[in-house]
Amino acid sequence: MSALTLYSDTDTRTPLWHSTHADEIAEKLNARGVRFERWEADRDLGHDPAPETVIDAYQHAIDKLVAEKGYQSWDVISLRADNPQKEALRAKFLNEHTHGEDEVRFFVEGAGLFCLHIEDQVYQVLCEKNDLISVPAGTPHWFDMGSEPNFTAIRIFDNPEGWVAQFTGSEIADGYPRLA
Ligand SMILES: CSCCC(=O)/C(O)=C/O
Ligand SMILES: [Fe+2]
Ligand code: NI
Repeated sequence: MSALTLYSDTDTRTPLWHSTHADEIAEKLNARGVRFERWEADRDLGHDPAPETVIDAYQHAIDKLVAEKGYQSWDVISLRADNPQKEALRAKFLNEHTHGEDEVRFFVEGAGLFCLHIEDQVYQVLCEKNDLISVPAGTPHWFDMGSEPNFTAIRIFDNPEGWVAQFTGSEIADGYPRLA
């Protein structure tokens, strides 16, 4: 179940707020300029669908977002527990970083934990199937795919180069809960 848990950025142990209700999650995130939506699929894609199948199924929703926001490219990322690079990839995304563009991700299946460091709070968003999140450009954040990654997500970019990150050098992520 999708969830949002808020923490202070100086207390890694005491949740300040928690909800598993999509409308409450969206409201809390929207107040910070973070987009959160649920997109319903119009067909069953099965397990581990091919990238073309995923894009085909969501092209209408992608086109709408692209028309609204002017995004330029998209791809599909899929990570499974048998990926030989899973530890390196997990470690990379677990370092707090920013992007010069919005980070737009739609979870087709599986789950991932986005952690947004906004002013003096940390917003931990457990994204699951059908969740769209858009983290505004410049927002410090990290992402945990867990020790046994299992997700397929559409990534939508507003630069043609795709994924570019600036690491903040902060170790803040080390103290907060991770994906179970
Ligand atoms: C869910 S896509 C992989 C994570 C990613 O691209 C990123 O920038 C996390 O912060
Ligand atoms: Fe990121
Ligand atoms: Ni309830």
